[in-house]
Amino acid sequence: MSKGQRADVGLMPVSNRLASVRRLVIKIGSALLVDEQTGHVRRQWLESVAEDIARVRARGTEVVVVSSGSVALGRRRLKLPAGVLRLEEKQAAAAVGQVGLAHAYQEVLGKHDITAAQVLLTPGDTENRRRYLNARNTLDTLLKLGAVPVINENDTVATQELRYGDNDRLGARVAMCAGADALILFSDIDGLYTADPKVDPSARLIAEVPELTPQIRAMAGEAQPGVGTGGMVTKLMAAQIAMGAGCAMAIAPGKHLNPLLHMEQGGPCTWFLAETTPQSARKQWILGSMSPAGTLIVDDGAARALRSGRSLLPAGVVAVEGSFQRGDTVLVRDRSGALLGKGLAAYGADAARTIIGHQSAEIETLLGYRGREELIHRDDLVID
Ligand SMILES: Nc1ncnc2c1ncn2[C@@H]1O[C@H](COP(=O)(O)OP(=O)(O)O)[C@@H](O)[C@H]1O
Ligand SMILES: N[C@@H](CCC(=O)OP(=O)(O)O)C(=O)O
Repeated sequence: MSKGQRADVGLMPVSNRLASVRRLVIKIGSALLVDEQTGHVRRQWLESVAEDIARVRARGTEVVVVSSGSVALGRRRLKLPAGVLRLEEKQAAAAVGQVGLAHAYQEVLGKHDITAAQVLLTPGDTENRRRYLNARNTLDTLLKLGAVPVINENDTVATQELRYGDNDRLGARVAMCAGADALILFSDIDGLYTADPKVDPSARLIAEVPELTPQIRAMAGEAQPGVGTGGMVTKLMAAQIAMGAGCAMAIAPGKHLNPLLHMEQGGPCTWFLAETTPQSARKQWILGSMSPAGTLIVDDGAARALRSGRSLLPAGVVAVEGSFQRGDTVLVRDRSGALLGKGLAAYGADAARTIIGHQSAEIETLLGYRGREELIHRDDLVID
């Protein structure tokens, strides 16, 4: 498959699905990572996950890890009591535990010469458009540089009202932000059953969910009390986000060693199929997004470049209309006023007015900081 093309993972037979994934997000919950008895990282297990990551990366799949565990690790170190913690105790535990968590990933990935990169997010980083662009560019850059981002919620500053709350949804937001084509939620359970198997022993595993129907939603119960926080309800919420973003999602058992290998060898799991590809989901999002706050008028050369799929550089822009901020939606028109497309501006209107007509190399001198080379990156642009 050529670069830039993505497999439509959601539509493939199960056996091929993982082999053709280009960008994979795996979510690891606290219950898998931290031994409930000792409160330590399950080291041998984590080493086997690192082995899995190294294997899929060797065949060209980029990997992002979304890992919980900071609170579970930190509470033991701080000798906090068992049971529900107060918010500030949780935040303190997360601050302590996150150090150990990052260290554990650095060690196990380092054995395969893989660099781990810690990324801590709050909902604003994926929900607010300006910050969303930042998070996306950072993830993209880390992956291009060959690192494995290890992501968690920034629990230390997250408040009760302003948090993802569970890493299932964080995983889905990260998958969307990174344009991933597959997300795997490793769990204590094999996948989605027709009912909670802990309550109903006759429940059956569902292999594939093409659509989140009311019947599917009705199958999810509440989480059992213990180390984790999610339950099946949040996994279905994650599925909704991922599927709409063009990302196939799997719930798969994670307790045993090499959980990814196990899946590839045909182990049980539930796949939620993607409704579209990540690219067209993103384009739909841009097309359907908020009313444009401004317009960029481009010269003929830039119009041709845009039609052939390139980014819009400042050099090709002749005028900036309206008032907009970085990350806002703007229209792109040619000199005659004909509409060429719509995209997300990488600069606010004032900065854009300063740099138009100039080479990208001059941006730093003109603005006093080194911003992006493009005024609209091709991934953020929909051409009619
Ligand atoms: N329909 C269902 N199918 C599977 N598991 C279900 C279902 N309804 C509720 N559950 C419960 O959800 C749990 C998985 O959620 P959770 O414990 O939060 O997972 P994890 O911590 O692994 O992310 C299962 O152990 C199960 O008890
Ligand atoms: N971000 C928190 C955990 C949040 C969470 O969803 O945990 P889990 O249900 O184990 O995936 C932490 O690292 O402790």
